[in-house]
Amino acid sequence: MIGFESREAFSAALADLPEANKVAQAAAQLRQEDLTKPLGSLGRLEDIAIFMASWQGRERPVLERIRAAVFAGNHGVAARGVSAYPPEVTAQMVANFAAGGAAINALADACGAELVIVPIELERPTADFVEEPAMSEEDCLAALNAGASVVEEGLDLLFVGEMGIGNTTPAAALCAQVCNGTAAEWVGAGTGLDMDGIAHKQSVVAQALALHGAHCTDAFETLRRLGGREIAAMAGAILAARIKRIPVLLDGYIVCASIAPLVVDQPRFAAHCLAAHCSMEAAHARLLDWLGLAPLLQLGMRLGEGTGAAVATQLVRSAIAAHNGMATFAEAKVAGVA
Ligand SMILES: O=C(O)c1ccc[n+]([C@@H]2O[C@H](COP(=O)([O-])O)[C@@H](O)[C@H]2O)c1
Ligand SMILES: Cc1cc2nc[nH]c2cc1C
Repeated sequence: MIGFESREAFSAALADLPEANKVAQAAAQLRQEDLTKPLGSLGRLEDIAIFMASWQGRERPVLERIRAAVFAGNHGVAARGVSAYPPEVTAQMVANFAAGGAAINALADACGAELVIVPIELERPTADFVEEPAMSEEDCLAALNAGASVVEEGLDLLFVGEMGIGNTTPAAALCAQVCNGTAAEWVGAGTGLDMDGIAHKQSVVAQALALHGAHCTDAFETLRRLGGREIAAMAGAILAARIKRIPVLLDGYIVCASIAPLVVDQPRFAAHCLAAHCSMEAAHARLLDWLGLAPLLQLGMRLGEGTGAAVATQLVRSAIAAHNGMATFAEAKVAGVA
């Protein structure tokens, strides 16, 4: 199992990322060109199949072991009234996940994913990042490792999700810090703030940036100061997946924000990721643009929990079914391009 012993070990892992299997990628590309359809006619389904082949290292990818990992954390900054819901909802929703009653329970089941719920120290919210770093070095490392620990050998696909009242505030701070721009450009309604609530949230993010901005010198320090436990855990899980060459489907705004500091340090960090959807959180589209990722879906969702990724998993399944199941021109005795 992958673990990071120290912040230096995390940075070293980030600096030494494996790449996709070029041979499997080329073989999958050739197979797509040989299947009984006009060249390119399955559009992005073709790209998805080739992407899966390249990271799984086989011409014909499989989708038998899918893991959905949902991380939960609480945020000191939530006490400043930056969410439409109270902080106790985080633990209450974790109980709902355990009882099987949340959207992700139904959607993980529908897409064939095995769901793992990882609450991280809910009774101990992070520090209020307007006043001090959100986490100590030890807490940030523990959260990164809680994420890495869900990434077992042999997974065909991983997606992560989150539950954390207030977490669109640290997500916006992370984006403003690493992708540039003002707090106003990265702050949105989250669970449903009104205009006054959004203005207040912008000023909270601006204060955090003024305090921490100059100290955010690398991915670890940025996550530690401006992130949160579930956010660091998602970054740790997505890095561990990269180390094992497991493809990842990204979910909403908070999931994408969790890897932004890693992308700044390593511009190819998100190469093993597909963007499942573009959520309704206003800045998610801007963040996907910055990441250079085109979302597979746009369904007006803004729930989190990994729900958008669970829905997009059905597309990955369709892409692989066509790629593996179709006949070639030669097999079907169909004439190719004239
Ligand atoms: O995934 C998204 O894009 C998304 C957008 C808005 C809100 N959420 C969810 O709502 C919570 C954060 O919203 P807030 O207003 O409490 O910061 C958190 O539990 C997220 O899972 C998620
Ligand atoms: C009820 C509820 C469920 C959620 N799931 C993810 N974020 C959430 C926020 C709320 C408020």
